[in-house]
Amino acid sequence: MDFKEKIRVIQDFPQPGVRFKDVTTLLKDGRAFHAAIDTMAEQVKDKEIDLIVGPEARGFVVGTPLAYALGIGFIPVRKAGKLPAETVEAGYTLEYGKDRLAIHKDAIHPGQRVMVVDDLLATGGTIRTTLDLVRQLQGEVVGAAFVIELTYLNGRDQLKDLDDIFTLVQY
Ligand SMILES: O=P(O)(O)OC[C@H]1O[C@H](OP(=O)(O)OP(=O)(O)O)[C@H](O)[C@@H]1O
Ligand SMILES: Nc1ncnc2[nH]cnc12
Repeated sequence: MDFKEKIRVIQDFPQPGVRFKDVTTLLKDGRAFHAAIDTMAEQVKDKEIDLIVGPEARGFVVGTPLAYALGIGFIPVRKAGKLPAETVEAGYTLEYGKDRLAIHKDAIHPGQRVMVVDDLLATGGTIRTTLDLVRQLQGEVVGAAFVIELTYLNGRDQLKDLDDIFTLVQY
């Protein structure tokens, strides 16, 4: 399956100079969506993962079906102020802005094996923060998986301490 062909690119969104990779055009194609999740599940299935952790919002769209396919749990990382129980938080910057992320304090038990998942790796700020939140809860991060990687933004530099990084489509 040529996943890249399914992803629409919008010039100058959300601000001038950004070439936005629109994953919604892949998601609306049932065969492509299914194949993308199945391919990711195949790549990570031997990593003995206990939990998938994904950041709001597009990380949910990829992380939850992947967790379902693997038969394991999904933990949401949300923008600060959205989760109802006690949280830990961390701040980050991204290609076009700044934000604060949070995770429920009781979401992960110490030593649980976690794969962090998002639709897209750009500067790496979002996934680095997600990973740091998991480690604050003493989860063991066994890798990271994405549908899309923007190699020109060098997000992998933020993930040098991870052995395994899986991406389906590179720009
Ligand atoms: O590697 P980075 O530079 O951190 O960028 C990648 C992040 O940016 C996008 O999310 P965004 O913050 O736009 O939020 P959304 O998922 O709610 O649209 C994307 O879904 C990743 O989470
Ligand atoms: N260029 C881009 N396209 C889509 N999502 C993004 N998140 C950060 N940079 C992005």
